[in-house]
Amino acid sequence: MNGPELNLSEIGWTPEFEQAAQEVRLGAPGLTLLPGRVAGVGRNTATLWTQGGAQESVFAGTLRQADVTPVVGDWVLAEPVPDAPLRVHAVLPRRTQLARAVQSGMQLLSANVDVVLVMTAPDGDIDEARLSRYLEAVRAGGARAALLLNKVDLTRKPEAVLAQLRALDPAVPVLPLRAKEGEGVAGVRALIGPGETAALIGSSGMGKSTLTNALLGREAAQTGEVGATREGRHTTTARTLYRLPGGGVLVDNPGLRDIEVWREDAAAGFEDIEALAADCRFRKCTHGSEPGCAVVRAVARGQISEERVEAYRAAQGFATGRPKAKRRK
Ligand SMILES: Nc1nc2c(ncn2[C@@H]2O[C@H](COP(=O)(O)OP(=O)(O)OP(=O)(O)O)[C@@H](O)[C@H]2O)c(=O)[nH]1
Ligand SMILES: [Zn+2]
Repeated sequence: MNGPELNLSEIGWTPEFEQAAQEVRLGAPGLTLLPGRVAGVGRNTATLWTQGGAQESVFAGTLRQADVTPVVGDWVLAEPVPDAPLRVHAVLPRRTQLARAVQSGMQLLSANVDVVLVMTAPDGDIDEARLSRYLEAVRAGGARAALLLNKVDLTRKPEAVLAQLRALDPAVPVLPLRAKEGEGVAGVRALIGPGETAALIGSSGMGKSTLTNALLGREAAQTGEVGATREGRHTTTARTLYRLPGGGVLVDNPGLRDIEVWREDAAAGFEDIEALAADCRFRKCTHGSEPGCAVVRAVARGQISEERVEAYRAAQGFATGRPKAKRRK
């Protein structure tokens, strides 16, 4: 299905991508290669947003051999084929990436996201360790982060919760929000610059679909009513890019909604804890219940916060002290 003509700069195309595209074209004389943004991926296929609208594509054999699989948000170069889907020949270098840990290593979830909106709500415990992991993952992938405190109507002391969130990382903006009433949505919109791409992550039931609808000004994402269990339900299944009114893009990828940290160097950002760990009695100390743990000692002395140690332990893949039941299935 072809949509209306698209202005590529409104969906994230930049002079840097244009330059990268020119270089690829120089190496492929005789081929007509058009830019497209990956809006959804299947097995060796993708839906692309191109100048001519949404178009289906298949991956060229050379791309499959090159071991680069396009992901949502990628910019690719594709060759028009008469009466057939476009043929994708190249993935342009990614500016940013969001990934999650899987058994075999890492799984790339989306590319070229500029700002990641990390959503939480006060109708339950604020899971600082989890939020820290999200912020770490965003930073590691090269995107900016912002923290959204949704459902501020559910707490009597929003200021205290906002301060708690600000303390996680002073460099990350923190915004109060009532997505259901549309309050604070303009502030969120202002975090997404012209032609920029935003992604929304957070545990189930925080209000991501509600905010998505508010940002898009229509019922684009299904909202699920949360039952008395407060657990929320998974209501979104399709991975999608949405165009924001006025320019810009929103990525709503179910796998992205609740990412686990994947980082090349799981110790990055925790140098202080690593330094302390040198004094642990056991070289392979996990800073849990081992005797002679210098990290636990530092927490007891108030030198570092327990939350940061939990975030570090989670990033290292150590079993964390938090009950597993708290995590969404
Ligand atoms: N009190 C209050 N409830 C809200 C607010 N925003 C959203 N909700 C409610 O929170 C519930 C969950 O909202 P969703 O938008 O479906 O949450 P989600 O994060 O998309 O959840 P998943 O699809 O499971 O990932 C719904 O019942 C919403 O009506 C708010 O500002 N205040
Ligand atoms: Zn230790």
